[in-house]
Amino acid sequence: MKKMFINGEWVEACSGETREILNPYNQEVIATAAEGNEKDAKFAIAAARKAFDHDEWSHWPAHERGKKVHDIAILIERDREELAELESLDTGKTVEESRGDMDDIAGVFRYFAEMADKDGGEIIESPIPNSTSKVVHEPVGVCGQITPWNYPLLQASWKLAPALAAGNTLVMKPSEITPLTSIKVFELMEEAGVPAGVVNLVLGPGDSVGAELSTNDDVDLISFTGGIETGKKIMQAASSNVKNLALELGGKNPNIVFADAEFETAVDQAMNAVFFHAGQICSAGARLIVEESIHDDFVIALVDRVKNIELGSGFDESTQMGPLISKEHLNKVVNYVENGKQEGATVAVGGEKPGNPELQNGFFYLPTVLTDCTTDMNVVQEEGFGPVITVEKFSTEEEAVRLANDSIYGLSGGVFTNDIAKAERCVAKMRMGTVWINDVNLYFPQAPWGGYKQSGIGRELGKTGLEEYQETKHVYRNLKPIPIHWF
Ligand SMILES: NC(=O)c1ccc[n+]([C@@H]2O[C@H](COP(=O)([O-])OP(=O)(O)OC[C@H]3O[C@@H](n4cnc5c(N)ncnc54)[C@H](O)[C@@H]3O)[C@@H](O)[C@H]2O)c1
Ligand SMILES: C[N+](C)(C)CC=O
Repeated sequence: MKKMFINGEWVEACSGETREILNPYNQEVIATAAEGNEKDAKFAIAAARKAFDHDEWSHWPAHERGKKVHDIAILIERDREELAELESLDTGKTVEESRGDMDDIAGVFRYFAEMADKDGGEIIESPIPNSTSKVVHEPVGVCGQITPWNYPLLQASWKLAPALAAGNTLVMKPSEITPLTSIKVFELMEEAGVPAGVVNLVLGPGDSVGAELSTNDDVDLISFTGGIETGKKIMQAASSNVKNLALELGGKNPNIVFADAEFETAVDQAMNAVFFHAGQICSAGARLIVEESIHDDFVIALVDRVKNIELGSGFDESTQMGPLISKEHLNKVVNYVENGKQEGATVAVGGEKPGNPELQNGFFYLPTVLTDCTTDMNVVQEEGFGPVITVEKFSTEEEAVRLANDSIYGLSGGVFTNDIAKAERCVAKMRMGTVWINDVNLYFPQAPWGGYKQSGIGRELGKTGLEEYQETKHVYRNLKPIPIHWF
């Protein structure tokens, strides 16, 4: 049985409850995990509070903390294959994709390990005679970290590595349906010698464990990655003690293709934008916005390639796309497409579950292209989080940007054109945290990640990813203290 990690010990849930973890490819039980609740979360928060207040980790020399974070990266690299296979078992994504995730994850730990001792504070030129003024950064304290099921360990690494490098203690709650790689990384952090109480893992549902992390007054910061409705609840709950708040929420990401774009690349990337991990990516380019003059040819070329996408087990080398995560999520995608059809969208390819008998035990949905879409449709506005792309038309640059911005979300977007001045003009007007020119879905540790509008608050990765886990303190010193006799 997979246990939780609290105060340096592997423990079962107080209630003794467990949960079966399913392989979405065939619904086989791949593990049984402890199912914690508020009580377990309270124990973990108390352990993290004690570890922080007793100054151990937060007062280690920063380069020593950096070295520990670096050691974790090395252990992740050592166990890359085991971690990649676990991630694929748990999520259904191809092992090749999971291997790429593990390399990214090790890179994130290395990046924040390097950053740990690079901040020497800042001397401010004080306007007051006989004084000094400086700014220093300190850890925020106890961090609650809540992660989703689609990129379980990748999203965890974006929170764990900077929180540790900055000297915080933490309690993580992974998605209850995909906890396996997070559990493994806590084993690696224990092996690396992270002190007891500094990192704590509580498994279990959002409405108990997650809600406790969001409301508990001993938690100083809550960092959440997940859906917009959960994000709103957490924002409200976090107000109880005015926690620092970081929200990485959903997206409905436009991908604009101009007629002068390199045609074959744009078609290829339109597919990469939305069919990796069966479209279960926050930054999936699920809204294709194509210039009218090439629209019909583009759709023909796209459909021609989409119908050949190989579905199957993530462990089969010929598989290009795995299943969706769960029965509930599959039903959501089915309804999303059905509603789109009722709104007037045309299914150019896909639009149903596959008939292939070998796939009937998994949560599969065919890669789908919906045409005749307009911005006012729900299918264009809602985050579908499945292998579904909607296609809209535009005829001017202004219209393309207006359509792209017509969304409550602002996570990411793409522009495909050979006219770089046009691309830069569009980018300057696109209200999104990341915009790719002639590319899609790229992210790396050095660049910040996060959303405009309802896609979130704050930024992970990059310099800002560390700053999210730091408080800023101004230290003023009077060099000649004398009474001022005001009173
Ligand atoms: N912006 C990003 O970087 C990013 C990255 C990955 C995923 N996402 C988003 O995540 C969503 C998919 O993930 P999901 O379905 O796991 O999201 P979700 O919101 O259902 O769950 C995310 C996490 O929140 C927990 N949770 C649920 N209710 C809670 C509550 N009341 N209080 C506290 N925690 C609670 C869940 O148990 C889970 O661990 C999509 O919307 C996707 O766009 C965003
Ligand atoms: C942030 N990213 C793109 C790695 C995963 C989003 O779901």
